[in-house]
Amino acid sequence: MTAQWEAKNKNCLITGAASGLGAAYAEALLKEGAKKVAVVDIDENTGQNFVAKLNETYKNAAIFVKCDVSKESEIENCFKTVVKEFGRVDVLINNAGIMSDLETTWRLATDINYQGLVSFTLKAVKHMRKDEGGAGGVIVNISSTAGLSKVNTFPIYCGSKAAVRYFTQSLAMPPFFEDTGIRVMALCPGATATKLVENLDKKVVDMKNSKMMEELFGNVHIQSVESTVAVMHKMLKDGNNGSIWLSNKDQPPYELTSHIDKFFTDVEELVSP
Ligand SMILES: NC(=O)C1=CN([C@@H]2O[C@H](COP(=O)(O)OP(=O)(O)OC[C@H]3O[C@@H](n4cnc5c(N)ncnc54)[C@H](O)[C@@H]3O)[C@@H](O)[C@H]2O)C=CC1
Ligand SMILES: CCCCC/C=C\C=C\C(=O)C/C=C\C/C=C\CCCC(=O)O
Repeated sequence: MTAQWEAKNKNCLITGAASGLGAAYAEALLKEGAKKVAVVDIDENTGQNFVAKLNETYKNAAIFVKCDVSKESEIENCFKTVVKEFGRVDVLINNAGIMSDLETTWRLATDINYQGLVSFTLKAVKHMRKDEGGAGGVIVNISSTAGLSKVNTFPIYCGSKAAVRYFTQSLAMPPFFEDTGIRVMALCPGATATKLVENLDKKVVDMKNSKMMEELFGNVHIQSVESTVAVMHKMLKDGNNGSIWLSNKDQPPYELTSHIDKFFTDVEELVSP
């Protein structure tokens, strides 16, 4: 673990940060003393307005970079632009994500939720790694409780979020931190009050029985954005490389790593070569 990590003087890049949880992480990091934040998003209008609002309080600390994280060339340009503007990136939060399990959109959703995140992670590792002249850093990949559960209403979203968690834990295996000085971790929020949980009937696989929809979504506890920001704060500060964190039902930060490691231990004998 990195002793006494603090946001002070850090340069941060957050994808999907024009609104929702990403915007809340951006504001919280600046409040905690981050030097610079790059708000990376496909939505230019919302992103530019948000950055202008941030810069009223945090003078010239925020920049907006337009990027569709499903497009490799845009990711490449975006990462180069941020490194040029900031000189160094210390924190990457791979937050951009959508729920869209429709026949016509599931490939795009998977590109955004998983492939884009992998691409940004690889670029950040190359840039940050201490064994190749970098300064180390922190990468937080946004998974979901959907990446820990089976939900037949949105199996593609679940699959992409489970992939995020597996990718993160596999990448983090020793000697990753010893070599690179980078902590890579995953955050699994439960349902949280943003645009993502609105109009769910238009985002999930065809539900023939609308009653099922009511049963599934009717009693879900939708937590506040602030609860998830608190978990992000805790893991940035204290989280070990490879750790997985839960933010659910407005409960305090909870580390899931030992539960997931138990699963790996249980099946290890069966799958080892
Ligand atoms: N809200 C929730 O209940 C939960 C959300 N999450 C995850 O948290 C992350 C953030 O979600 P929310 O803030 O809730 O969603 P949101 O829909 O409120 O915000 C998503 C942001 O990502 C941007 N975005 C969408 N497609 C993009 C693309 N191709 N390239 C770049 N930016 C793009 C949007 O413009 C928007 O600013 C996502 O990865 C989501 O899967 C995880 C668990 C629960
Ligand atoms: C179970 C329906 C939840 C509906 C909320 C809508 C969107 C959620 C987006 C997320 O990223 C994750 C939040 C929760 C859903 C995931 C799993 C819940 C399964 C719970 C269980 O198995 O008991």
